[in-house]
Amino acid sequence: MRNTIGGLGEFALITRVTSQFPMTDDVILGPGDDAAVVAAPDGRTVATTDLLVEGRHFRREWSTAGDVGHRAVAQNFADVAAMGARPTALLIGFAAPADLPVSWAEEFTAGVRDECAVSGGTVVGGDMVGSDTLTIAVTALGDLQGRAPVRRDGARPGDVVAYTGHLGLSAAGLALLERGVDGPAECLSEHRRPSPPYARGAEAALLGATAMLDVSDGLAQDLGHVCRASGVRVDLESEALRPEPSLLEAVRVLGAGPGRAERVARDLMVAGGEDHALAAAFPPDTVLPDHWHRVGTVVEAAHGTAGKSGNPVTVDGHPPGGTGWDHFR
Ligand SMILES: Nc1ncnc2c1ncn2[C@@H]1O[C@H](COP(=O)(O)OP(=O)(O)O)[C@@H](O)[C@H]1O
Ligand SMILES: Cc1ncc(C[n+]2csc(CCOP(=O)(O)OP(=O)(O)O)c2C)c(N)n1
Ligand SMILES: [Mg+2]
Ligand SMILES: [Mg+2]
Ligand SMILES: [Mg+2]
Repeated sequence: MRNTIGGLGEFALITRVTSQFPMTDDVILGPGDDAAVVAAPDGRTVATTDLLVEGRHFRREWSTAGDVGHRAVAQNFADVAAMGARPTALLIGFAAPADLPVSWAEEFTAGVRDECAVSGGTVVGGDMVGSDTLTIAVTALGDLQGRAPVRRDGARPGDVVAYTGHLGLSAAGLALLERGVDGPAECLSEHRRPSPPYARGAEAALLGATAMLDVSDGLAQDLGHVCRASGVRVDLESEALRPEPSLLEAVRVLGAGPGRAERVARDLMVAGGEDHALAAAFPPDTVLPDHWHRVGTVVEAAHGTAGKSGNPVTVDGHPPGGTGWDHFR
């Protein structure tokens, strides 16, 4: 009882959690009142929310509390970055069983704090609720710094499609954990603590990106949202999809034979989510820094196909080798 959050009580837990977060220049009033006050220098705030549900998004036997804290921040500030904005503030809804160890809540909080040190932003509020299922609901805010948001509907035929960050490593890490086999640390770590390239969201905006999103459900599926919003198709080039060495190693550990490792790894790059890479379309003459990997081209939607079912994203003109994540299928 003593070392559980039930033993500690709601308000003592709130005090322990909220005392961990620094006031930043963006925070005019932090946790402790009915609402926080966050500065919005250009008058426009990016707002987004994502849930993490135990059993669905993480398992306590596969991820530490610190991992889940890092991930809660990464998953949400990646969406802020994908708008071309700078992360400013988080609100964290924490629904947990009373027998959750206090140490879990504290390590989770430390994970949140440490990822905020990487992404920017801090926690300005939240909520605590008793629940049979451990669930973390995060709302994230960001500052566009006077720029227009990079939306999903601006991609134009001829644009270059590029990504920055990792692709496929998280999915490979998850597959290793599901099989109970050891594998490359990079893949396991990317699943437990994804590392979105936060600052490259604003960079893409400054480079003139016409559309952007973070890859949570799989590159092809997520680019499908850009296609439908923009009324275009995207063709990815398999030659340009270069798997990282750790991804190739993971698919070998998972049993892909010598001739197949490249193709299996590419399929994970196209269909695996949760690395929270940023994928964007840029005008054709854009000079991209090396960390933006060109992987395809925006092409005109075939007449009458816009809005119809079927993925508007192809690889070398063919349907992708795997589908992405759908919570209800
Ligand atoms: N329950 C909901 N109510 C209102 N809007 C929602 C709901 N679920 C999702 N959305 C909106 O639909 C869009 C797509 O959601 P999602 O696929 O989860 O995006 P992402 O992968 O970037 O988190 C987002 O703009 C999101 O805010
Ligand atoms: C225990 C466990 N099983 C399966 C997965 C794989 N998984 C869960 S949700 C998801 C997609 C991304 O999560 P979502 O809630 O759709 O985030 P969003 O797209 O809204 O950012 C994936 C690949 C996982 N992370 N953990
Ligand atoms: Mg979402
Ligand atoms: Mg997103
Ligand atoms: Mg999703």
